[in-house]
Amino acid sequence: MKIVVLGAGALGAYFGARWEQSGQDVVFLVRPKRAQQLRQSGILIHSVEGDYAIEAPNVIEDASEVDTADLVLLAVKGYHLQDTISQLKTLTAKGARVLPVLNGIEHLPILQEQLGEEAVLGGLSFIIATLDNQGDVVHASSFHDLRFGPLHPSQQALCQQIESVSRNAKMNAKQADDISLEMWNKYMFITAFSGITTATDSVIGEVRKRPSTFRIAEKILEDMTKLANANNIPLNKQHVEKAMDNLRKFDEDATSSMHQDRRKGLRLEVEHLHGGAIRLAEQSGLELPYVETIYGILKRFENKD
Ligand SMILES: NC(=O)C1=CN([C@@H]2O[C@H](COP(=O)(O)OP(=O)(O)OC[C@H]3O[C@@H](n4cnc5c(N)ncnc54)[C@H](OP(=O)(O)O)[C@@H]3O)[C@@H](O)[C@H]2O)C=CC1
Ligand SMILES: CC(C)(CO)C(=O)C(=O)O
Repeated sequence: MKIVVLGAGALGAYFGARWEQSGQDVVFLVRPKRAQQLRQSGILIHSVEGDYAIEAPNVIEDASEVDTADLVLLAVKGYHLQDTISQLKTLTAKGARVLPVLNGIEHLPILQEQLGEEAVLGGLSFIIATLDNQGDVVHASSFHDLRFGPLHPSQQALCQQIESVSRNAKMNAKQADDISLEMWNKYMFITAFSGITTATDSVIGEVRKRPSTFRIAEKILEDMTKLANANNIPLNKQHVEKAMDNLRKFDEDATSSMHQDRRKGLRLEVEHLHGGAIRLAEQSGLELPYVETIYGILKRFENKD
């Protein structure tokens, strides 16, 4: 399978390298600075599931450099989405379909409008990964899950193909029974998890120590359930309880990628995640008091400029 990874940050480099390791034809479409770094040092994954290095990755800086592609793994932050559209248009014109693994939901209607509904699959990932100072991937948890599924009937065969080629790759890649529900479930979870850890600058163990702080996470989950229901997604109390259970089970020092970004002084995805939820709520005439509060706090640390 010919796979273009657009954005070779933590997620893109990780999943791209795992596919390459298992024999897939993987091209990394990156910006000039990252291209120089990857050409000089290659891609290096430090992982609890086994390290892996690609000494000379196939790196390109423009989509016109590939003839065809089956799949684009879109792994940029929400605030860089608009900059990827013209590259994506070039790739989809060559027959590729796009699997976005961004957290959140707002990117889906944007991609569908720009690329057409047939071109955009549903997707998400559960992994704790980050780039170190050298630009190497540090994958610190045992999970490395990729979920995907059709948002248009024409995508079914491709989803089966992705599952089948990923079987030999070091990752847990599976088709979702209902990708929209799974994406919303993750959106609900990440809005609470990233919100509470980043706003309090605390790992989850610290959050759990103070019931009044931990309670805010539950309130955000409840807000997000209301938003999902207004968008015809049947998230319910059981989903909230399961999410709370996961937050209780996380290792003491586990934290969100947004919190890791805050610690590094990097830009936060707050507009895409929490801002996106508020914009969606406005469309349905809903208020999300806990999401709005955490959004207001997170904006202080957004590092937009
Ligand atoms: N990290 C994690 O553990 C998890 C992250 N996610 C989600 O996955 C998404 C990606 O996150 P993550 O991998 O951590 O982010 P990173 O910041 O590590 O990587 C994003 C990459 O996108 C690149 N990029 C931005 N714009 C372009 C462009 N126009 N063309 C090519 N490359 C571009 C950046 O490159 P450059 O170096 O040029 O800036 C950067 O390397 C986010 O939505 C995040 O919320 C989901 C689950 C877990
Ligand atoms: C919750 C987690 C770690 C799961 O992948 C995540 O998506 C993030 O922190 O961005």
